[in-house]
Amino acid sequence: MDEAQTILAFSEVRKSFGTGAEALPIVGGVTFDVARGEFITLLGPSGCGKSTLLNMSAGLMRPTSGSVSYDGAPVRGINLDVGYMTQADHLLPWRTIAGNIAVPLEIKGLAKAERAARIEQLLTLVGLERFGAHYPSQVSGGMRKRAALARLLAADPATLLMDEPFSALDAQLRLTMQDELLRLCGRFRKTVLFVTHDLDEAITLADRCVVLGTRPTKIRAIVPIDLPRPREPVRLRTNPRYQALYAQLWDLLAEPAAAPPRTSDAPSPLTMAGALA
Ligand SMILES: Nc1ncnc2c1ncn2[C@@H]1O[C@H](COP(=O)(O)OP(=O)(O)OP(=O)(O)O)[C@@H](O)[C@H]1O
Repeated sequence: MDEAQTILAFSEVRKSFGTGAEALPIVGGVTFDVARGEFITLLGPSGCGKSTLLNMSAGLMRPTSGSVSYDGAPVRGINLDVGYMTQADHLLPWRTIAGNIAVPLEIKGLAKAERAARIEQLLTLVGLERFGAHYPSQVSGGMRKRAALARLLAADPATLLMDEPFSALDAQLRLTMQDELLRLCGRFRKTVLFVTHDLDEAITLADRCVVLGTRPTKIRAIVPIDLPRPREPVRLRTNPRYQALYAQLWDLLAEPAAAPPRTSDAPSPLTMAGALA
């Protein structure tokens, strides 16, 4: 990939947790580049280190060896150029939903009227227009996720790190949110690194899908999603190319690890694929 095009680069990234004999290698040498404006989905079995890769991109942890670079410089300390939507919503419990969405707008110094208009827009976008005055403890888990997404969009970062952002949503809302995210990325050319366990979501959204193996995690394949844009999440599913990509990703996930763990209770490839459902 053209270096000028690269915004985020993983180079031989390894990450272990613990020290000495207790060290548990999680990421076992991952190398790939993300281009500006590219949408990458990360697929892999539970516990293979997908969130760990996002954490390193956000600067919340450093690789044990290798490097993670953003915009040409190694990520050291918190990466302020990315917006991170973690699995937990991290909403401020003492602020209403609207008050939470307001935080990045206040930091940016938007005037009150402008802020109110933007909050209204974002609440509508995520289907929470009637819940702005509620506190996080008064709404469902799915609604809190949507509020966290609205807050992320309010911050308007160039790069979005998203860790299963839609997993708590019902099927219809999930498709709506996918549609909105596609629209938004098309319009503002966001770079996105998006973790999902859902093959449909991984294909629908991505320019390329990075498939990870069991830990210590390496890349099994990087699959270009050569489907035309703009995409409509529902209609896409009847496209024969979409179905071929689905089968390809399924087979990659079900592939046995190159060096299977020696313990007799190691999960079978089928169990691992099942863990993704
Ligand atoms: N700060 C940490 N300290 C110790 N172990 C950690 C830490 N962060 C992650 N791990 C371990 O690393 C492994 C990978 O975690 P990670 O959350 O990155 O996986 P994942 O692929 O995102 O999983 P899932 O798909 O289930 O969300 C897990 O076994 C986890 O317990």
